[in-house]
This record gives sequence, structure tokens and C-alpha cells, in this order.
Amino acid sequence: MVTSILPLRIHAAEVKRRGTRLIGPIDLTLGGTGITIVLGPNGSGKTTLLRLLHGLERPAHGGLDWSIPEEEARGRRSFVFQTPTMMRRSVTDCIAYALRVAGTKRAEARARAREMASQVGLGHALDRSAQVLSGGEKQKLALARALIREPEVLFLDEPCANLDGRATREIETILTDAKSRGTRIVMSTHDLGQAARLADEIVFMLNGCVRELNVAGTFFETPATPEAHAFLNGQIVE
Ligand SMILES: Nc1ncnc2c1ncn2[C@@H]1O[C@H](COP(=O)(O)OP(=O)(O)OP(=O)(O)O)[C@@H](O)[C@H]1O
Repeated sequence: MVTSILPLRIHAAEVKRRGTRLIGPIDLTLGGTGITIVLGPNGSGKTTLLRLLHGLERPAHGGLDWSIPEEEARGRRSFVFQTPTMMRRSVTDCIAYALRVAGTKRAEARARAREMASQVGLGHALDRSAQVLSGGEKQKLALARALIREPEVLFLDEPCANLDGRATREIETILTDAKSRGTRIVMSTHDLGQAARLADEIVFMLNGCVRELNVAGTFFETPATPEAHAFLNGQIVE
């Protein structure tokens, strides 16, 4: 049996930029299964937290421990950026590329890429250049590229920012399907409706710190902190 890379334990981790603290100290454990949604006002540190968890930011203090050595855990997680970079390649080749760099042969990589493209609703655009896709299609492509490696943990930074209701629903379906296949998802969103639809657990950020970590149902019904309560009521929280 393959050992899980989870839980991820974060202890007193701080991210600094030129001596200024962006987030932290963060103490958090990410375990088990399901979807964790990172919520919080603009500038509260959601993106920086996700970047820290995925290893894109090095903690200035404290640290992170996956349940297996970092060099092994690295290849078993993926990150989808808010504005994914698109290669000058077809949809099929963009997805296949993720497998090719991992050593899969070209024909097999392309066959699996076509299958994955169809699963995320891009079956009509297999030969289209990634660069001409719509915003929603680009996000689906970014997800397909991340999911084809079957990551155990998938981090997403505001994957539905700027998407309309239909595109958002399609992305949410892809994410819930991935969850049901066992992918652990950690994502930020501004959209409280989306958080309520998807979350099993909420991490509420404020001023660079985790202000509340709660089961989603409890967070939405009886938040533990006055700041979360105010945030859920649409008040400006600083
Ligand atoms: N490269 C950087 N250099 C300096 N400050 C930064 C940098 N990146 C982020 N910050 C600051 O760190 C804080 C947290 O930013 P972050 O982008 O993580 O917040 P966020 O909650 O994701 O915000 P938003 O909801 O607006 O996307 C902000 O005050 C931001 O200005």
C-alpha cells in the first residue's frame, strides 16, 4: 500500500518578504480527505498560505512536515494558479505535456490526455490552441493538466474568479468528481456560495493568520469568532 503524504503539519510557519511578515505564525494540520476552503478578505493571506503549503514559499520561521519526506511528497501534489499560463500548444498537447515530463511515452500521453480533456468537458477542443480558449475553458485545461498526474493533494487559488455561473458549476463538478476519487482539495475562494457548496472544512484567514478552522457546517451556522460572523454577514472585516 502506498503511504499517504498526509497529514501535513504546519508549525509556527511565517512567510516574510524583505523582512516584512506576509503571513504567520501559522499552526495547522491538514489531514484526511475532502475539501478545505480558505476564506478571508482581500489581502488576508489566502494565496500566500496556499503557496506556502505547496512549497512555493519558504517559511522564514517554523516549518511544514508532510508525512513522508518532502522530496517524495513534492511529486504527489499539484497547484492550479488563479490565472493559469497557457502554452502555445493544442489542448491535447498541453495536457499530455504533464505526463511527458514524467516520462510517459508520446502516444500513451496523448491518448490519456484526450480522455482527460473529454472528462473536463474539452472534448470539442482537442486540437485548438490553448491560447484561444475562453476563461472557463482555460481553467478546465489547467485542472486537466493538474489532475492527469493523479495528485493526492490539489491546491487551487480562486479557480472560478471571473467565471460566470455555468462555468463555475462545471469547474465545481470537476472538483467534486476529483474529491470522490480521493483527491484531497485545498482551495481559496471569495465566493461564499461556492464555499458552502464545496467545503468540508473552512480555514478563515485574517491579517495573515488563521483566525478560525472549523467544520464547514459549523462555520456557516455558528462561527466561533466575531470576525468570521461579521464576514459571513457581508460586513467589512479588517
Ligand atoms: N510578492 C509580494 N511582495 C510584497 N507583499 C506581498 C507579496 N505577495 C503578497 N504580498 C502581501 O501579502 C499579503 C497577503 O497577500 P495574499 O495575496 O496572500 O492575500 P489574499 O488573501 O490572497 O488576497 P486576495 O483575496 O486579494 O487575492 C497582502 O498584504 C499582500 O499585499
